[in-house]
Amino acid sequence: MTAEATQGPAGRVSRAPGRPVEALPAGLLATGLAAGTPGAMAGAAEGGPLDMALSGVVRGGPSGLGTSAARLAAHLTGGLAEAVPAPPTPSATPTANPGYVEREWGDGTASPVYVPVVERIDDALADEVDDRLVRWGEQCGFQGEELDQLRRAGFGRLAMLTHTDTDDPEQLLIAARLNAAWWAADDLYADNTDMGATPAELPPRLALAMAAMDPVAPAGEFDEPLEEAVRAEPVLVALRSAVKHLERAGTPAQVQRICYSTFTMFVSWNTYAAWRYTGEYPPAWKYLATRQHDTFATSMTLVDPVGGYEVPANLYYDPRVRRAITQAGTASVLINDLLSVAKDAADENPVCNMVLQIAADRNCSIEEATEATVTLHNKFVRDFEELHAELAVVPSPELHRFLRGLRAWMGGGFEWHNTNPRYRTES
Ligand SMILES: CC(C)=CCC/C(C)=C(\C)COP(=O)(O)OP(=O)(O)O
Repeated sequence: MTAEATQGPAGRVSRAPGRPVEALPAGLLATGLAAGTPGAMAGAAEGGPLDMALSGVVRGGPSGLGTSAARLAAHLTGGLAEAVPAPPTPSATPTANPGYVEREWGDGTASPVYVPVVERIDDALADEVDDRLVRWGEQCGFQGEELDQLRRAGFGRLAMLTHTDTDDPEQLLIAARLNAAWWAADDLYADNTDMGATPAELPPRLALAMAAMDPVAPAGEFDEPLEEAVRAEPVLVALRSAVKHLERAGTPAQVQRICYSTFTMFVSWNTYAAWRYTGEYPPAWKYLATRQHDTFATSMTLVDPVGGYEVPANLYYDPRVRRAITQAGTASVLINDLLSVAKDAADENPVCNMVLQIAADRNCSIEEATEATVTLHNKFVRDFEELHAELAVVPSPELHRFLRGLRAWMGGGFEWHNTNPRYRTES
């Protein structure tokens, strides 16, 4: 495969995978500290050159984030400005930044969403990951209709569309497994009443989910009942197994980052459960604040381990990087809300959704609330785009690769939602 962008069959761009770190300063590349090399990890951990470059960045001061390494800015900005050209199709309108397009979505009646371009569509790769995912699902104890649903959901396809800097099915399977396990917990425990989800049972179920993902300290006679409970529940087996597989590819810091992002997401799920239990649904602002820890930022925690590199923890958690992650994750989850209005409203205990909350707040139509949600989504994407450009001055190849990864995730996440039968409504 070449590294060229090519026009895909549906008028979309399909991009050859395995794209290296194109925005890297040549000096850092020459040190062998390029993302994904063992040296990159060791250098960061042991106070090597990359760590020295980053230390001013993360600790503030005159070389703090946003002011450091100005001499690199032009180089990095140039690198980051490179983007996949937007295909001029009826449903994708090119915009000033070629990395982004306005795209029609759903039945095409609402205003378009502003999203990053789709960087790769490779159906054979998606099928390969989905085949492996279904075999894994069977090993976790899912059966029959549940396995069919796992196959139809296409989490392997999600991984192919969103993690575009690797074409290794095993790496993509890391993301597919975790997303499948999260979604299984979301559907079976949190959201879908007809699949057994009940608000009152959710918090204790999630407590066990946390114990399955993050091993409790050995406690003698208390261990066996916990193990039995985990073994009896395919969702818990899946969560545990997905983390175990992740451990083989990610560093301990990445694994804990992913676990804790999951656990904050669970706090949001518990909050929705309380609202559904009391029937007192929140205003849109409160829903949005709660949704902040229940977004695709959780899925995006996987961008660097799946890509085979690591954004150092102090850079990952720098407030501006964190804001970029929040913007990308929230934009992507608003796409989910836009496309799941009908599904969420149909449950006998309606599921919280930005469109539904805005419609209730303003006593307006779903169409008007949809427009407001599209506007908000587009603001998050534009804010991300701006911040991505500002962060170009930071001399970290891992950060630049990661920000490109977030952008790719948004583009692929939109494509997945917009083409997935799960979100299709018959009208
Ligand atoms: C389950 C998962 C990958 C978590 C991150 C994003 C997220 C919180 C969801 C997709 C779940 O939101 P929601 O329940 O609204 O999703 P569905 O509409 O049920 O797909």
